[in-house]
Amino acid sequence: MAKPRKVIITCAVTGAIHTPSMSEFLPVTPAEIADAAIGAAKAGAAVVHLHARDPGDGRPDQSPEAFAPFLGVIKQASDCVVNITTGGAPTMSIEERVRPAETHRPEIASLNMGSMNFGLFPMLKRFPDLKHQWERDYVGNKNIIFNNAFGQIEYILTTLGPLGTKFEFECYDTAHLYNLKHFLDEGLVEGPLFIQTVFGLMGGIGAHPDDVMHMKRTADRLFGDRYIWSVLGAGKNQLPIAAMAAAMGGNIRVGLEDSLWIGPGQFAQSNAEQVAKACQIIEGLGLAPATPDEAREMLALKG
Ligand SMILES: C[C@H](N)CC(=O)CC(=O)O
Ligand SMILES: [Zn+2]
Repeated sequence: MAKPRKVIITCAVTGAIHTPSMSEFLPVTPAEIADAAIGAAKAGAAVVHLHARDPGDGRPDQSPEAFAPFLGVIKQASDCVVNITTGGAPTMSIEERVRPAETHRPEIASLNMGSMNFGLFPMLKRFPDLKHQWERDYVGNKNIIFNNAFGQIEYILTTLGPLGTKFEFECYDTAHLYNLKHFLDEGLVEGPLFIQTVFGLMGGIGAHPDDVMHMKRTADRLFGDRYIWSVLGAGKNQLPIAAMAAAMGGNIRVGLEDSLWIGPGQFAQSNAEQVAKACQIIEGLGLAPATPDEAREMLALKG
């Protein structure tokens, strides 16, 4: 009997896009973030993608100290692969954004492959009564540009690369794939490239099946067999995009960073609930979730 293809599930447990008064299930404190990551790993996630927040009002916190409490607890309780954000919040400086990964030297760090308009304001329609002023200012800001210039990307590559950290290359549009190709040609990155194509985030490519096909075709042409493909769909697109990509040979990312939902108008009550749904989808296709060590092998991580 042929062995099922192994699918790497990444779970992004809290992020810096959603804010606490949008959903009571969004992890905020270090203990909540640790529990969410450990629960997601138990449910089948091989990789956990981590941001930190101020335990008081939940605003994004990119200080290395804010990550330390939950990193220790997660390492104690799980062998999952840890992926620390270098995106932080799009309003932060590049130096601030890189510091937690530089300090904690994770196996993986996210790396955003291009600058873009970053539209959170459409969420104001769904969440008109945000509690904190900072939430209203942040989500309502129509002038956010997520800065990832070539020099800034190079700064992150040359700061974290020598520490043995590998990257989750976040590509929100076709141009970002070409930017990654540039760094490959320059020898600043090496395969296997873990490419996370992002769909349906305002300012990036849409979430139509044509968009998924287009990004996959472009990545196949630019990188051939030198990359591992993964997808994330923002908001209501999360599970449909995951199902499409799993059927096309891809890996998937879920988690409350990218979507607060488990179904139409239904809040996910935990990250583990989204991971369990993702497992149902891939097992339904005759595939199986990769273990953390299988993911380490597929991604050639330092372990
Ligand atoms: C769409 C995702 N929020 C992309 C992300 O996870 C960015 C990062 O942390 O570097
Ligand atoms: Zn993130």
